[in-house]
Amino acid sequence: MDTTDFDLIVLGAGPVGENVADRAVQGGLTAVIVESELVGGECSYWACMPSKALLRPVQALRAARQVRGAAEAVTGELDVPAVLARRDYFANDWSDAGQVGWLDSAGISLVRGHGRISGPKEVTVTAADGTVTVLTARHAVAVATGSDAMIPGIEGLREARPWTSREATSSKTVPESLAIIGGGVVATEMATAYAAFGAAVTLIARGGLLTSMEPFAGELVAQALREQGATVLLNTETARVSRTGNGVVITIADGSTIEAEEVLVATGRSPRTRDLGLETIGLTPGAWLEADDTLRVPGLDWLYAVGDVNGRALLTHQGKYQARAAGDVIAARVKGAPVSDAPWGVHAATADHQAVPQVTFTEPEVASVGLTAAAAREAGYEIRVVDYEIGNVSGAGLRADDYRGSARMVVDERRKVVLGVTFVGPDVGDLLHAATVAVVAEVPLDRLWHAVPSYPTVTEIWLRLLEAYGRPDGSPR
Ligand SMILES: Cc1cc2nc3c(=O)[nH]c(=O)nc-3n(C[C@H](O)[C@H](O)[C@H](O)COP(=O)(O)OP(=O)(O)OC[C@H]3O[C@@H](n4cnc5c(N)ncnc54)[C@H](O)[C@@H]3O)c2cc1C
Ligand SMILES: NC(=O)c1ccc[n+]([C@@H]2O[C@H](COP(=O)([O-])OP(=O)(O)OC[C@H]3O[C@@H](n4cnc5c(N)ncnc54)[C@H](O)[C@@H]3O)[C@@H](O)[C@H]2O)c1
Repeated sequence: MDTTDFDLIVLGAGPVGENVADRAVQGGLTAVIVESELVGGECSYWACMPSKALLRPVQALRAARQVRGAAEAVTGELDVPAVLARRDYFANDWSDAGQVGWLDSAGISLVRGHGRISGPKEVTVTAADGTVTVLTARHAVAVATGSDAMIPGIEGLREARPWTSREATSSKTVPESLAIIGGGVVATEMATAYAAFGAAVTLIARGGLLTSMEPFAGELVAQALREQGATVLLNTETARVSRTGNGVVITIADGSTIEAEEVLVATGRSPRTRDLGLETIGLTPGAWLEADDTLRVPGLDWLYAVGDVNGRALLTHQGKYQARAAGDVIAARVKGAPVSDAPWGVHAATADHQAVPQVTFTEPEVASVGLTAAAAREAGYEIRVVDYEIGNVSGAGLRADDYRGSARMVVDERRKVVLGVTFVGPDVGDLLHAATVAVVAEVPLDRLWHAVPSYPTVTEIWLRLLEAYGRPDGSPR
């Protein structure tokens, strides 16, 4: 048995754990990271990277087909084996050699194995060959163990060995038919990809699609999925799932059945805290790990929870934002340096509350940041909502023939600042960061008029939204 001391122990080498360790080392601390699978985490091998690699060729082909003159040059279909091979490249063929090299160059130690907290500031790691290493943290332990697919208690579902996001993003083949349970981000993105690959897709959502976003987002995505040949069942409860000799049978609440070669369950995530030794420090295994805005677990001054595992915002970029705050604040606290934990301070993940950007890579894309109109009203804001059809912007017409898309801006009427923006349409993901800046910086609308979008780009949607809102002094638009 080896015993080793570090200033900081990080549990989990996903994008978030890597960044916590990196910032702490840059702040002068020593850090070790514990990883039970692949350095790089879910995002690199079974989530962001492979899913976006699957979707990009679909988007590129659509983009060419929507431009007369270019469309005529598209005479074939997607080359699905080539798409899968390109996906393999972006998933580094499920090898973490490159990321291990990066850890080394960043001065971060790596211990492979399953880590469990075995007491205050102590982590016991069990390697695949049974070797046990006890690590002691001089100052802090950061839990960045992420999340895994939540399998709901639908009768027979677990026994039917469903696909989760892992199989959907790493499959080497395309099933003839794919049923998808869920109506969120994973369900809609994977429906978009597999429908384009030629699978007969049936999406079964118990409510609408993308319900945490503005309602028109889910409506436009449902319409587009249907046009792409998918069957979209809304407000449909799945009662039972069973595996047969040649696939699965899904029984929905009205008793009718759907047969498919595979079923993908995409109903949200569970925190990876079940087997983490949380009971040894008075916390509940299996629960999300609560964290304050400096990512510290309330009541334990040495424990941090960063990324998916704290349930604040399950996105890589938001987890890495938290990681920068956490790594820096751990180093500051160790050195007795000032801690800037007031809202918007460098050590506070304030944006998690009201300014989380997200792009859903469906066809059309959905890009949103900040509060929806419903969320803003619920939070007590006095708001005005401005809607505009993106297709009316000259740049949109140039980008794609018959461009279809919508934008919404939610304005705080008391302060005259933007609370939230949603864009739905081809390639709108790249419009989002301007909206994020406007929301985070609380740019007054009268100043936003001076941020002139270039002609003829789709960013002129900003001008149209402002015109639709009206000049702040009430003068003619
Ligand atoms: C299909 C899909 C697509 C997605 N696409 C996007 C996207 O486009 N953009 C985006 O921003 N987000 C996306 N996400 C979300 C994103 O994947 C997560 O937010 C991100 O991976 C969280 O990073 P993390 O480091 O917190 O956790 P993870 O990436 O899950 O990493 C946690 C690491 O901890 C390790 N670990 C767990 N327990 C232990 C233990 N006890 N001991 C040692 N190691 C342990 C795991 O093996 C893993 O490597 C997607 C998610 C899914 C499922
Ligand atoms: N492009 C991106 O940024 C991206 C892509 C994929 C995933 N992600 C992240 O991964 C996370 C997980 O995605 P997800 O799609 O699994 O979750 P989600 O929270 O987006 O959607 C879950 C869906 O499952 C449904 N559902 C929940 N419980 C159910 C049950 N018992 N029976 C039937 N339906 C049920 C919900 O109604 C909802 O439609 C998201 O939080 C997202 O942030 C991000």
